[in-house]
This record gives sequence, C-alpha cells and structure tokens, in this order.
Amino acid sequence: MDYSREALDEQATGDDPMHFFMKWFSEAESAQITEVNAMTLATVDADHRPHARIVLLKGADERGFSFFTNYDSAKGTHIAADPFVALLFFWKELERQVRIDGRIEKLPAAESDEYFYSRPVGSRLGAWASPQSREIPGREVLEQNYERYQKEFGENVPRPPHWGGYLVVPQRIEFWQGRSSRMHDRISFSRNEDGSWKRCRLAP
Ligand SMILES: Cc1cc2nc3c(=O)[nH]c(=O)nc-3n(C[C@H](O)[C@H](O)[C@H](O)COP(=O)(O)O)c2cc1C
Ligand SMILES: Cc1ncc(COP(=O)(O)O)c(C=O)c1O
Repeated sequence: MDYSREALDEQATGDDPMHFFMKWFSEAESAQITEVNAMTLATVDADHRPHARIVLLKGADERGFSFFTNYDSAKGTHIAADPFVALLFFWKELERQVRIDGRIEKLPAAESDEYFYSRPVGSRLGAWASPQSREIPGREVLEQNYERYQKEFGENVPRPPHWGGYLVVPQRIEFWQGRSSRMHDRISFSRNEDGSWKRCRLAP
C-alpha cells in the first residue's frame, strides 16, 4: 500500500492540537468510517508490562479524551498503579493515524452518571453483570448475573460504583498522514509547562 491521498503541513494543524483533532475526527465521521471512535488504549501494569485494547472515545474537549469502563478491570488496576497511558486512532480510509500520550484521571462522578444513564438498559445491566477481566467458569455466570440484576432493578438500573469514565489529559499528540514512498508527514505537539503547545515535525 502506497499512501497518496494528501499532504499535512505544519501551518494546517494550527496551534491547538485538540482543535485540530476535532477537525480530523469530524472528517473521519463524514468519510463514513465505521467505529470512527474506536481507539487503542495502552496501559502499563505494576511490573511495567504494556497492555493494549480497544475502547470507544465518548468525548473530546479542551480537557482531553474520555471513555467509559469498569474501574475494577485489568485496565483499571493498571491505571491505579501507573496513570501514564497512550491512545491510538487509525483511520485507514483517510490514511491517517493519531497518537496521544498522557496522564489519565477519573471523570467526575456527575459526568459518569450522565453518560451511564444515556445508555440502553441492557448495557447498564451488562455493567453490573460482568466482573470485567475476571476469569469466569462459563458464559452462564454472565447470563445468571444479568437475570439477577434485571429482577433486582427492573428498568431503573443505577450506575455501579465500579463503572465510570476516565479522562486522558494529553501531553503529546501526533498527527500522521500517509505519503508516497513511506515519506509520511508527522506533526507532533508537546505540552509546555505553562500549558501551551510546542509543535514540531518528525521524520517518518
Ligand atoms: C470496538 C470495541 C469497543 C470497545 N469499547 C469498550 C469500551 O468503551 N469500554 C470498555 O470497557 N471495553 C470496551 N471494549 C472491550 C475492551 O477491548 C476490553 O476487552 C475490555 O475493556 C477489557 O479490557 P481489560 O481486561 O484490559 O481491562 C471494546 C472492544 C471493542 C472491540
Ligand atoms: C464492555 C464495554 N463497555 C463499554 C463499552 C462502551 O460503549 P457503550 O457505552 O456504547 O456501550 C463497550 C463498547 O463496545 C464495551 O464493549
């Protein structure tokens, strides 16, 4: 595969990488890419070993990038031990990659509530039924848990205390645009001490 769709120059990215991320994100949405918000989340465990999995981006604003999960999951345990994480998007139809490194924190409970109560009842029950990342003897455990919580809560399924959002506060954001002959464009932003951003170009 030789990439040839378009170029990315420094000026085009502007001074604010969050702003530019939103632009690329809406272009990916307009390009009808399925699961455009699917991103790889990398964490490290207490022994410094890396782990990666897909999660869904549910918010991006001037603070950073948010997603929702089980705080008691493997990723939640890693994050509690080491708050440095990486996110990765690959939008192959646009020949684009976005790499994000940063520090992660829990979203305020009110924001987790707001998102949780927007989810379908079935997914809310799923959050109770699944002890995420734990070994279970068989699928029937999930089904039994699901039925049990369905009986207990009916249509009013509260947010489990172990389920909520995280916010990744970016320290570095890199925009990668594929170019011909592997001579890709890479524009990288690093956060300065005062919160402003330093922009540079990296060799591909
Ligand atoms: C397309 C896709 C989207 C997913 N979105 C989420 C998500 O937003 N939150 C989540 O907890 N798991 C999500 N998962 C499941 C995770 O990839 C993973 O299996 C789960 O979170 C357990 O990871 P852990 O054991 O490393 O904590 C998604 C999986 C896929 C394939
Ligand atoms: C286990 C799990 N939790 C959370 C999510 C987040 O997405 P949603 O809130 O749309 O269910 C997903 C998406 O696939 C998921 O698989």
